[in-house]
Order: sequence, then structure tokens, then C-alpha cells
Amino acid sequence: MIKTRRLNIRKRIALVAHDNKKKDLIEWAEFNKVVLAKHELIATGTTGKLMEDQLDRPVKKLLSGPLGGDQQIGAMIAGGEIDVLIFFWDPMEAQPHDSDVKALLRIAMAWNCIMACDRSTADFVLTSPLMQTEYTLNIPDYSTYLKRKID
Ligand SMILES: O=C(CO)COP(=O)(O)O
Repeated sequence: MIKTRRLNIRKRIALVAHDNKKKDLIEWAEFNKVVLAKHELIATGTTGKLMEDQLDRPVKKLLSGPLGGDQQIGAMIAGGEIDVLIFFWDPMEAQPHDSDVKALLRIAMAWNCIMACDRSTADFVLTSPLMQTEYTLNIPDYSTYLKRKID
């Protein structure tokens, strides 16, 4: 049986950016302010504060990334509480919480979460007609894998 998840028209978008990428995310969010206004925003602590100031609207702020915010977003993805992840991670600088960053990227892949890690992909995601409709997301079927683990 194929498992699916129904995404509403109003998507729950998680926003996360590393320090060297925060300026990029702010500019991107300002450019896309009108579209973003139609959706619910969730973010790691510092990113969320910057987004609130820039967009002049409430953003659900979690802990700062290095203090557990990345893990909170990952848990929300696994729990079906995030529809889209916009994660501007820094490819040029190692982070003290690299293991959390990797875990977030991994769990997003594991759940087939819509994800963009740079401005061009984020633009393509946000302008997709699927953002303006309900959407049925297929959840990968790991039952064979799980069965193999139990056998
Ligand atoms: O570190 C982050 C993502 O890995 C982002 O966290 P902040 O938004 O709290 O800076």
C-alpha cells in the first residue's frame, strides 16, 4: 500500500539559514514576500527572528540551530508537520553542529520532503503551481527495509 500525505494549499514552510547565508535568505524572502504571506512559516531561532523583522509577520521560532533547532525541524518533518524545507546551508564553512545539519538533510530526504538549499531552487519551488494547490506527497515505502531489520 502506498502511503501518502496530503498537503494543504497553505503550506507549512520551514526556513533555516547558516550565518553566511542569512543575507541571501533575507533578500529571497523579501523578494517573495507576497507569496510567503499565503503560507505558515516556521524557522530556527535566529533565522526566525530575522524573518519576522524582515517580513513584519509572525514566524514560529524554534531553538537556534546549534542548540537543537535543526533537530526540532527534523522531528517536525518526520511527524508530518512541515511541508517544505528551505535550508540555505553553507558549503564553504564547517559548522560546530555539522552532525545536526547532516541529520536534517537526511531526514528530509527520508520523508520525501520538498526541499531547496539555494536561491534558484527555492525560487523554482515557490513559483511551482503545486504551491497553490493541495498536493499528495508519496511517503517512501520502507516496509521491506524494516522487515529485513526484524528478520
Ligand atoms: O544553524 C542553523 C542551521 O543549521 C540555523 O540556526 P539559526 O537560525 O538559529 O542561526
